[in-house]
Amino acid sequence: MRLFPRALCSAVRAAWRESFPLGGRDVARWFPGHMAKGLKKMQSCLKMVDCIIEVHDARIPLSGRNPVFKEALGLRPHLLVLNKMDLADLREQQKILQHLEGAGWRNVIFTNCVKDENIGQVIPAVTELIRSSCRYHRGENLEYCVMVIGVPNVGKSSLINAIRRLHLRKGKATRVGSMPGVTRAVMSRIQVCERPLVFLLDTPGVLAPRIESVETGLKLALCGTVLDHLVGEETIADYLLYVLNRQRLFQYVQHYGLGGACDDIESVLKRVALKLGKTQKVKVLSGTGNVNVVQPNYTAAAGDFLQAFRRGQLGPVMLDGDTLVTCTETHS
Ligand SMILES: Nc1nc2c(ncn2[C@@H]2O[C@H](COP(=O)(O)OP(=O)(O)OP(=O)(O)O)[C@@H](O)[C@H]2O)c(=O)[nH]1
Repeated sequence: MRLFPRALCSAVRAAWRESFPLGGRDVARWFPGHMAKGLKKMQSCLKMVDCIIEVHDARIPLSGRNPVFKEALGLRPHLLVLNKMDLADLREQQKILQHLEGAGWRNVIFTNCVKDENIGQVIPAVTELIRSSCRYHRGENLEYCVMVIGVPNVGKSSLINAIRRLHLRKGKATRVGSMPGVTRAVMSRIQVCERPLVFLLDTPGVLAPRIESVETGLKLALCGTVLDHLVGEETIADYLLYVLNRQRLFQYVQHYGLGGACDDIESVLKRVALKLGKTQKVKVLSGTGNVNVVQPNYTAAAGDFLQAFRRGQLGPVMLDGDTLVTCTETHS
């Protein structure tokens, strides 16, 4: 009896990269700092806000959040929603929560806005936070206003729509899109609940002015918080391949019918491109003049690889696994 399908045999034998080459990459160029305006607008709305929901991607629960949020908006009670839990490997959920608690985050909820998982926990948590806070000058006001913030594309608008769907049985109130930067303005208040009367404010995604490291930049890019072409589809795909192989997550082999796992991105993308028919004609100079040669379209193949990951077709992944190990070592 064979213990592993043939596709995985080579994977088990192979040696995978233990680190990803990070040098020479200019992370500042990937994340254009044009989001300060959005943050200013949010600050100006603070006086009408009782509580803040910060939404982040559950695949990067410990990294990539915008520290400026805490400085600029930290006056109000905070709830951290780790969304896209369907795409995250949450076997170490307790460790994640412990780590967040150590950093001062006691109110954390994991959600899935596509399948409406745990959405029902959000309003009770927010209500509790508001009721136990001083509410500044809003103590007499019976309606609660909550601002929803986060880096781009983490599911802020989806969360608002899901809460509204659950409590009011109403359809979409705010636009959702697979590309970062769909929400551009701090919007008018959206009612999401009748009792208590709760309004949510959708806001544009705001990235940190300085990303803490190149690797954090790559994780944010992999989760789709910045337009792929700014980092380069092939660079992000290479980082994805490194993560999948390092964590022995070989579902991509089966997904693309590759016949074997491999740690060389060029070779993987070539096979993906040929499988999907993503090829292009390129003019090449030969002894007899220019000739058309059919070549794999690496960028298109990389784009497909990234979309498959973001749709969850390559399996759930935890991108902060190394940070969790380091934290556990430090705390013990
Ligand atoms: N798998 C999965 N996808 C989700 C979930 N929530 C949102 N999405 C998808 O993530 C993408 C971004 O969702 P949005 O709600 O537009 O995110 P946003 O944070 O408002 O985005 P910006 O306007 O760019 O700041 C969309 O393609 C959503 O369908 C989730 O829980 N699971």
